[in-house]
Amino acid sequence: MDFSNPTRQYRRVSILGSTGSIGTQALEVIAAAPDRFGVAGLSAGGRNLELLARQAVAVRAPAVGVASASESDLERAIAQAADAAGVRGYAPVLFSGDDAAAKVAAWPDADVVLNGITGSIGLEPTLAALAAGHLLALANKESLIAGGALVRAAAAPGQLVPVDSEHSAIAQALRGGTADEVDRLVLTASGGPFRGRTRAQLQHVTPAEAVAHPTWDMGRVISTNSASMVNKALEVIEAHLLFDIPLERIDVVVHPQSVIHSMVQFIDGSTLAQASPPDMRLPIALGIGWPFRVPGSARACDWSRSAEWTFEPLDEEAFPAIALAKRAAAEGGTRMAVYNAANEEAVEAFHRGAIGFPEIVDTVSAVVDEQRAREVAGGELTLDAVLEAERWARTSARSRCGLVESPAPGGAAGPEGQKEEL
Ligand SMILES: NC(=O)C1=CN([C@@H]2O[C@H](COP(=O)(O)OP(=O)(O)OC[C@H]3O[C@@H](n4cnc5c(N)ncnc54)[C@H](OP(=O)(O)O)[C@@H]3O)[C@@H](O)[C@H]2O)C=CC1
Ligand SMILES: CC(=O)[C@@H](O)[C@H](O)COP(=O)(O)O
Ligand SMILES: [Mn+2]
Repeated sequence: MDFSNPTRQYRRVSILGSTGSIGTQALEVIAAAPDRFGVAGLSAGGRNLELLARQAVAVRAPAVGVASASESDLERAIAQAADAAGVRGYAPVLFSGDDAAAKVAAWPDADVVLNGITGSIGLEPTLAALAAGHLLALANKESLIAGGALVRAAAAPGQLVPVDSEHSAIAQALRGGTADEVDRLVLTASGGPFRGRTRAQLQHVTPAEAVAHPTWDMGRVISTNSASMVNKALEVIEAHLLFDIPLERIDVVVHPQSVIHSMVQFIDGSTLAQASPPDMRLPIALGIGWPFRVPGSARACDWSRSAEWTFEPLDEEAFPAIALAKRAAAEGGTRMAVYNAANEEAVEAFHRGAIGFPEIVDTVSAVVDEQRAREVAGGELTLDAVLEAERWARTSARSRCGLVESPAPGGAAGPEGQKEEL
């Protein structure tokens, strides 16, 4: 595909993380627009092999990958699903193991790769999709955060398209002015389930409360990150990396309705905002179809009904994650890879009952401080440096949280039950 001059051609899409919230919605988008999209490949972690198999059979995906199941288990699951659906003669190319997602990402018969994996385990698939010359519709923000300059350097101009709702909103609003006319980016945050609480009130919240997001239905890790504001912290850095706007010109405002998905403020005082009811099918469709809109991909705002959109400042004392990330990102190198990896482990520890909710960000802060004290953030950012820094950060975070055995390669995104507590 010519990224600087794309055409509205039919696109074959490989979906990484097809069994998750983003992945299943992407399959809905594709099914609803058969004139625009087809499926080239599917990949998932393996926690729900039957669902992956049913998806593959339903769309006759030419390539299917799974991380934590064997090729023969995947083959068997697909045969059973095909049998149940009365489908004959479907025999996709199969991949299994740690590099299965990267292999599906590099599958040549695709135009677009949608990375909907959770966690920085998505970094190598992100790099594989870029190296293969596919358009990359990126929901997996952690790969950009951890990979930073590495991912940016691997992407040709126009090759990396945001799917995250805030960044999709900004990409749309940026069409309203030239780069030198942009003054500030303003990211909206719903405030999550704990909006308005003090740090003391956060001490005894439960995992079930943390994932009960007020406006979005998402996976466990991103829902927890929304509650701690780590999601918004990652998104500020994501915006900086995607749009090349200095961190000090990126703001966050709490907007509990999640209808304004973010804004661009221009130098003449004009602000362009993108508004739509909270529904990821819109940014997913626009991401894989970029820059062309997909008619009817989501419901529009209903202007015949009364509605209220409110905005309030963030309580940075109760939610220090954003200030912490801005400082870490400004220091560069592997600092944000460490921030993210420590968070993935701390989120897992919180869900296992090993730490309280405020200790998630406390752990991230302590691990980042420890790395800073060891003065190892700078230097050239290579994939090996990122992976090594992540390994170190995961071990440090796990030990601080009282979880001691070596971290799974997927960190918090690894299969349930893979890690044991002391
Ligand atoms: N959900 C949303 O609305 C939004 C999500 N995002 C981002 O999108 C990403 C996905 O989020 P979400 O869909 O909510 O998460 P989910 O937890 O719902 O889904 C994660 C997916 O990743 C798969 N997966 C895990 N490990 C691997 C692996 N090693 N190789 C391949 N696939 C793997 C899982 O497979 P399985 O479970 O079958 O093992 C699952 O399909 C995250 O980065 C998130 O921050 C961004 C904006 C909005
Ligand atoms: C849908 C999406 O893009 C999420 O990242 C969402 O923004 C999370 O909501 P918060 O604003 O609560 O983090
Ligand atoms: Mn978002």
